[in-house]
Amino acid sequence: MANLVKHQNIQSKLVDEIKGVVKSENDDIKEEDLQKMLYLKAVVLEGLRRHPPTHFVIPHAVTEDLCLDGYVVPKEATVNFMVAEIGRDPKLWNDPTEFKPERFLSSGEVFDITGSREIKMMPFGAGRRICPGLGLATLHLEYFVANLVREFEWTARIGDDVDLSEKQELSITMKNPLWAHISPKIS
Ligand code: HEM
Repeated sequence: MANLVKHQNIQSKLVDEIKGVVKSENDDIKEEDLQKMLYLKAVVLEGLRRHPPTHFVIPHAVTEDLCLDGYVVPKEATVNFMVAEIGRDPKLWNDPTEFKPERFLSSGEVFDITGSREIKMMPFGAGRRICPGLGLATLHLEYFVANLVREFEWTARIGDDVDLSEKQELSITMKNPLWAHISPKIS
């Protein structure tokens, strides 16, 4: 939501997409409507890429010594993955620090967040210990974001530059919590 406050053009584009799919203002957004909202999916993916809620996965270990790309990983050593750094790797992403949902639309197919084809980001982990809540979490993220921008206009407090700095708590949170003007849309 902070990025949608910061980037009003992205918020407007999202609202236009929602209006295009759910024509009547009296109709609720349904699960099948979300599947038609590709820009919404791109916004949620970009949020997870740029600001993954955890910067590491649950610690893993290997059951026997192995050599990976010239590095020895000893049996039972703790292995982890730098989730946030992978999603911001300039070798994998153009302008990695920018919030650009369009990057997920160019390939013409829905981005594979499970990492089964290639791993360019892994906010839910990857492989057989991948987050089992992935489907539930993305559905709710899409549902919440769609309804929040459909019902309200989100703008920054006057003179306030939205600060996206992060802080490590149980999960990653905003160092300076978002303050926004939220105006109901009256039709
Ligand atoms: C945006 C929301 C969420 C994110 C970013 C997230 C992320 C993660 C990550 C990174 C892991 C570690 C994967 C690994 O160790 O390789 C994980 C594990 C797990 N998550 Fe999630 N998660 C989210 C929501 C949920 C929800 C909604 C549920 C349950 C309804 C859930 C249940 C679990 C469980 C049970 C595990 C442990 C899986 C295992 O160790 O086998 N998560 N999650």
